Amino acid sequence: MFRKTLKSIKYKDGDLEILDQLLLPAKSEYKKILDVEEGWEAIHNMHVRGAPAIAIVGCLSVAVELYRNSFDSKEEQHDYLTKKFDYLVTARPTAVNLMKEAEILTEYSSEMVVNSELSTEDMRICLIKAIEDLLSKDINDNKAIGTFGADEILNGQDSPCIILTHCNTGSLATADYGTALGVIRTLHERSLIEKVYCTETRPYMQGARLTAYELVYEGIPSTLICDSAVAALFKNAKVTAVVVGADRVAANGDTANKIGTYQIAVLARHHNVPFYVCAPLSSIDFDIKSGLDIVIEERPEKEMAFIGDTRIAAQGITCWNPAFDVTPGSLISGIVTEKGVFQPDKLEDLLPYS
Ligand SMILES: CSC[C@@H](O)[C@@H](O)C(=O)COP(=O)(O)O
Repeated sequence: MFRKTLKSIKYKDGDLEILDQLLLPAKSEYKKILDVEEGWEAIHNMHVRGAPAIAIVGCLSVAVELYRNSFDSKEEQHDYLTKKFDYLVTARPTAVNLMKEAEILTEYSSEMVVNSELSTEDMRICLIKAIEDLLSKDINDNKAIGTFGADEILNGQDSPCIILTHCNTGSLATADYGTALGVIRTLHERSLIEKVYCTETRPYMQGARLTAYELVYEGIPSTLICDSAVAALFKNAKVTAVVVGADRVAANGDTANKIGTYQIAVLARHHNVPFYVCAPLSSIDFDIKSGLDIVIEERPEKEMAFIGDTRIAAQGITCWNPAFDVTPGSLISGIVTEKGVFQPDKLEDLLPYS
């Protein structure tokens, strides 16, 4: 039976299942992830997507293996972990969250190797626990983003808001609650959403398939628009703010997010609508100076030229299908994180937390 759910990740004691987002909204089916290879495949082929969910599922696929493996030494366990993460981070190149969590966990592992008070088995248990903790941390971070973002948009007022969002940044893209959609959820909890507009988000349709599904599920007043209707929307409706997520934020605030984000930011600036990026600290990459250095994933032509099995593009045409674009920091009104709202050119204030 088709039971609706927004739970993207189910995990308990080494058993991992993900809601297969390729099937939504028609079917709500979970897919078991039995090892790191299956985790890589689920991320690469977008059964699970959204930067935080990618990171959590990647890491949990390592926990699944750690659960059933034992190691002869701490060094062996550390090498194993390093190899698994080196492989996992190749699944999709743009979102930085998985790379950052991999770095943190590998660092933690190398500290345990030299800690003589810990046995090989202690190290295995600590690693599993650190990975499992990512689930609750993500939810707490998202709730903080929701509060900071809602307060920023309301700016001390309590007038109902009209919000535009792009792609999917909700429960399905995270452990639960969401980043930009978390801000929308918080505003809705305060009964301050007049309307949410969500874009279809061609070509993968995260907006039409996933965000629309979440908004309807939650009973949030909402309307779907074509990606090409954004300028007309700004002209016709008094949009309070745009909220979007991020796959990677460079040190200068330039932000890679779903293709189409940049043009929305340009239009928002033209129409004087505040444009917010909502993302956890794990999306900020201080090693990258500007958006010019962000690798943009290009997806297969098939995802653009076909809807399901039906070809919609003329036979013989070539397709350019970048999954993300980069919005310059200068077009962003604020970056909403779990530590507060920061100006794109003041991200260094976040360095002590990262
Ligand atoms: C909280 S999700 C933030 C971003 O990952 C999201 O906006 C996005 O661009 C998702 O892209 P996707 O290609 O669906 O993984």
